[in-house]
Amino acid sequence: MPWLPSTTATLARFSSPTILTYILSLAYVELDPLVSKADDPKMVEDPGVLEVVRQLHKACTEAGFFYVKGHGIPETLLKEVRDETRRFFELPYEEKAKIKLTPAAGYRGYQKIGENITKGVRDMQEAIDFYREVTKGMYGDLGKTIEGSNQWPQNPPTFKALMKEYISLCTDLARKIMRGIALALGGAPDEFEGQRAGDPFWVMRLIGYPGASPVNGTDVLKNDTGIGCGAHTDYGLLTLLNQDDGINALQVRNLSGEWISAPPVPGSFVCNIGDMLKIYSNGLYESTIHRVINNNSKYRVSVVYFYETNFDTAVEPLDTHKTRFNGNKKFERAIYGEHLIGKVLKNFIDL
Ligand SMILES: N=C(N)NCCCC[C@H](N)C(=O)O
Ligand SMILES: O=C(O)CCC(=O)C(=O)O
Ligand SMILES: [Fe+2]
Repeated sequence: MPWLPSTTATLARFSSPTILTYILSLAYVELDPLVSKADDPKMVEDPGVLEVVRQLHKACTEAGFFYVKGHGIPETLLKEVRDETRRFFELPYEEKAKIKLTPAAGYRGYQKIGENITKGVRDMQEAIDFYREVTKGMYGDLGKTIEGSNQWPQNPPTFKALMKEYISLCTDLARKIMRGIALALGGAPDEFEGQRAGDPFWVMRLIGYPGASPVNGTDVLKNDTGIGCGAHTDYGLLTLLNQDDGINALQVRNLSGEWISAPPVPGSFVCNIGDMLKIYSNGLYESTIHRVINNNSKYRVSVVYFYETNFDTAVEPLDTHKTRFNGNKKFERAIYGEHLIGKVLKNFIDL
């Protein structure tokens, strides 16, 4: 197909979801009917909602990764959040180190390049982690590791207010998508509310990936593995990824084991399934492996919001999915908080 465009700039000119899906190889879901009806008691009778649910189900079974548009969060805000993140990372190290991540700070805060590891290998990224607040004793021993309040930078001065607004919009959007996914799994819309995820834990990770040719002689170059983020799955229910325009760096492993690109599409989120949703669906939905390689010369920013279950919830397959289609019994069981803490404790070096 010689006419197929390859740059994101060209992609952005297409408004038709059908054309986009075709080009991107990952599904593209127009969420508007679900987002506007997600709290309507009659949502299950709405043909528009049911069409979104059908598409979500297809995307979740086929790839575990998909794009969403029509999600209600303005493109200008998505961009502003990335720009604000970039402004923070452009600050001198001493300034960024004021909110340095330490175990004493509940693993919240700034990590310099090379401090984050995936499967023992350094990731070529700097980042800030924010978690839902966990007050002392809130989850007993289970929550101790990440107890505390977030470390908000003073600089840029608008940072905290902007990010809090963004977190609140993402939380609401993810809740609505999960109502659609609940229906897609044959459950009631509120399947992921109450004891399961009615008090959802969340994580926000702001990430900066240096370009492929950093200035000669820096530590960045010496330690460079070329991998911005090693292959991994996400831990919770659903991830909303807001990635920089114009840089193709995210890769997703498809069912055949090939790495396929998930290029940025302006105004959209890339969504993917986490380990807890894989368990709830008894493996029908996969928490798909992905990684980041920034071969571009430009510095890349991504803002990742993770929507999770209640922190102390025991996750196991939904009643409707206890038996897999091949007749096997239960898949797995996990306490979300244990799963998260297990990961957090392995994610950093030299702290
Ligand atoms: N909550 C999530 N998914 N955080 C990002 C995970 C990035 C990979 C991580 N170093 C690991 O090894 O899991
Ligand atoms: O930066 C990205 O595009 C993805 C980052 C990611 O997968 C993660 O932090 O879990
Ligand atoms: Fe991820």
